[in-house]
Amino acid sequence: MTLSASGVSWSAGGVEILKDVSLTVETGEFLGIIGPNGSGKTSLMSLISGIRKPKRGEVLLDGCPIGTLGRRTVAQRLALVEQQAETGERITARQAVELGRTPYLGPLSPWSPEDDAIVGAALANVDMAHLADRLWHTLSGGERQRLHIARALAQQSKILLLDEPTNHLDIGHQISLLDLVRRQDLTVVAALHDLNHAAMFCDRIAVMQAGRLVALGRPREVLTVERIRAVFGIEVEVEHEFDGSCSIRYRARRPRPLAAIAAVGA
Ligand SMILES: Nc1ncnc2c1ncn2[C@@H]1O[C@H](COP(=O)(O)OP(=O)(O)OP(=O)(O)O)[C@@H](O)[C@H]1O
Repeated sequence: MTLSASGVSWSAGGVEILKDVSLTVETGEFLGIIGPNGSGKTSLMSLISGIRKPKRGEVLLDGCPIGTLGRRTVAQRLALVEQQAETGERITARQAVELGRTPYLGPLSPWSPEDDAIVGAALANVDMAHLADRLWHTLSGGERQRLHIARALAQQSKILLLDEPTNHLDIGHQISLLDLVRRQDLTVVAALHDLNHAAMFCDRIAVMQAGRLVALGRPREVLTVERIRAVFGIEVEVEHEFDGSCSIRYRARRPRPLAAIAAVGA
């Protein structure tokens, strides 16, 4: 399964939101997309998932323009978890995950025990099997988010597109969810806000700024003090480990005034 964007631009409300973005997602990699609010991460996800059509350029899924493939075909190859994904309120947790099997069902392929097993495994994968019978509207934001991921896993596509997948999750579930996704034999593209999560889990990171792709590479190549300052306007220290990984330490934007320090010490 291959996915690439070539020179894509997209406009809304007369404003060019994405400008000439090109990237190829390598098979089996975990590609992170980072960038400030409004830099175009969600817009890019919507183009590479086929939800929106680029104004210029093209998105290719397995070498075909994604807009020429039927929705069912796209859904069998690629699953998207949107940032503000919603689901009808009168369904149970299990029924929400069962929606992931929709692209495989039809008059000649009714629901089968295999579908049951796939849904059960997806629920267990995100630690939600015990809440399978609960109604959607009684679940917390984090539980709903885990079910959205389970629905995408039940879809059994080879490509997983996740727009801020750790939204609403506590730190334990954030790490275990990214770890779970990483351990699947899947190609993953995830918009992430936490730079340390990007450093920990991504094979490569794409950096968006004002609708443009301004950097693409391995975490240690992309997450530099200078680039983080230029893109996010913050001061950081980057620690490089012997194994090639890196981590980010955020520093205060300005030193605290001496008077404030004296007041605390008094
Ligand atoms: N349908 C639309 N009409 C007008 N402007 C839009 C539309 N969709 C997105 N935009 C604008 O495009 C820009 C990029 O939005 P996008 O949601 O892609 O950013 P983002 O990087 O995902 O942001 P965030 O980190 O806040 O989720 C924003 O300024 C947003 O207001």
